[in-house]
Amino acid sequence: MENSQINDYIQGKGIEDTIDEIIVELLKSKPSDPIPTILHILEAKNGNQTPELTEKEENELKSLQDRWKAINQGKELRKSQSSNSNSQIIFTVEESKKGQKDSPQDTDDSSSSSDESEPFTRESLLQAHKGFDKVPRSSVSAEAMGVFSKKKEFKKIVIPKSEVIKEKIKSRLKECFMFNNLDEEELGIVIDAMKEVKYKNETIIQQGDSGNTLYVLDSGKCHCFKLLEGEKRPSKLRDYIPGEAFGELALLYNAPRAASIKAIGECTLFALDRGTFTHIVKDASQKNREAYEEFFKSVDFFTQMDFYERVLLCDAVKKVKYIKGDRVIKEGDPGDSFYFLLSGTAIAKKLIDGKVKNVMSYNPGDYFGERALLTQEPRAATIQATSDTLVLAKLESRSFKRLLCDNEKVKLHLLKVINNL
Ligand SMILES: Nc1ncnc2c1ncn2[C@@H]1O[C@@H]2COP(=O)(O)O[C@H]2[C@H]1O
Repeated sequence: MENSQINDYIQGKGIEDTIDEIIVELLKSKPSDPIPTILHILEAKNGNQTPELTEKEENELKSLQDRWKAINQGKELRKSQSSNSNSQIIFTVEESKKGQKDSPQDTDDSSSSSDESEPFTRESLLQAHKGFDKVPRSSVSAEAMGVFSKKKEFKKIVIPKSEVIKEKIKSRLKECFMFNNLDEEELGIVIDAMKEVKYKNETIIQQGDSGNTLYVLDSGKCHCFKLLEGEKRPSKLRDYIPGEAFGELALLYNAPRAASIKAIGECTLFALDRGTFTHIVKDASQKNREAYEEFFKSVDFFTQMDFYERVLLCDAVKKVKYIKGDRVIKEGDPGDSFYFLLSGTAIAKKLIDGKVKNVMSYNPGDYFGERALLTQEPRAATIQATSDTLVLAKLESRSFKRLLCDNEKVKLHLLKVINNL
């Protein structure tokens, strides 16, 4: 067999991805005996062929199912759990149910009673016994993962496509914050590897599953649902419009899918494989997210945003630098960006009664430029750098509207701020 045939076979059959998945899972849970975990992953991949239960397990399953029925007939769950000598198993099975969740299709129907359905199935009991989900998922050290992932050579994937489709993908990627920092060559590699896929009212990503694909929406609409801690039904978190990407978290952190994504009507998406994402997009995206996350966590109103809203904000901002005396914003100009001050200082000057007066000073953690974007009026003041270097995170108007104004709490805060000016 030639090298290229070997590579094609290994990549085409997803063998590398499966081996990656096994190693990542073993590094996370570090079981003393790795074989049951390996078998469990392979069984799940092999179409969930569930092995038979032993007689003891059959009895346990029946007793759990009876108890569940009793709970549903009105007995108090807490009392029943605390008096149960097998409470550890019940907890584990409940936990594993979280990962299985209802299809998002059901989630719009609040009258559905699927939550009362039997959670104690053969599969969940076997999973609990194998202890696959019992071990808390700890993160794998960056070095350990780095050493492991560096061992493989990156092989470019080229999925044949017309120039028209290539151009279409390119313009979508340009809109998509996650790909902002790629140069032309890297962009070309990503475009070659992308595959057009279509979904109609189907679940594209299922919370709790393992994932190997990132998607960029080209047409149609998708909804994101998540089963939040302590809740019985998934909540709708956001919708996606063309030009937005999802499915990156599982690839960035080697974690199970954090939420479910469903196509609403017909959707066309461009799918990117894990290998290309890891080699071309991951580093820049991860660095960017890590660089800004601490900053956004420390700024007053961003603490009202959830973790993922802040993550999207990190993707969208671009760092810009000025030196002392530079003008960032000019009074009277139309507004096109919003700024966060990362380091250095700045002042706002305004023409009042024919004289230029200093009206505000800015320090790290402050922000400016929101007024013109919210009111569509010209810039109300000039902003100038007063420190040797001024470093700002710049958010363009489109992202400002999508990421900040779509969040009612943040929008209200900004409106209050400008009305006090
Ligand atoms: N609040 C959220 N928490 C987690 N994932 C989210 C959230 N909102 C949207 N998502 C997206 O849903 C995707 C589900 O698959 P991933 O975990 O790979 O990546 C996730 C994100 O792209």
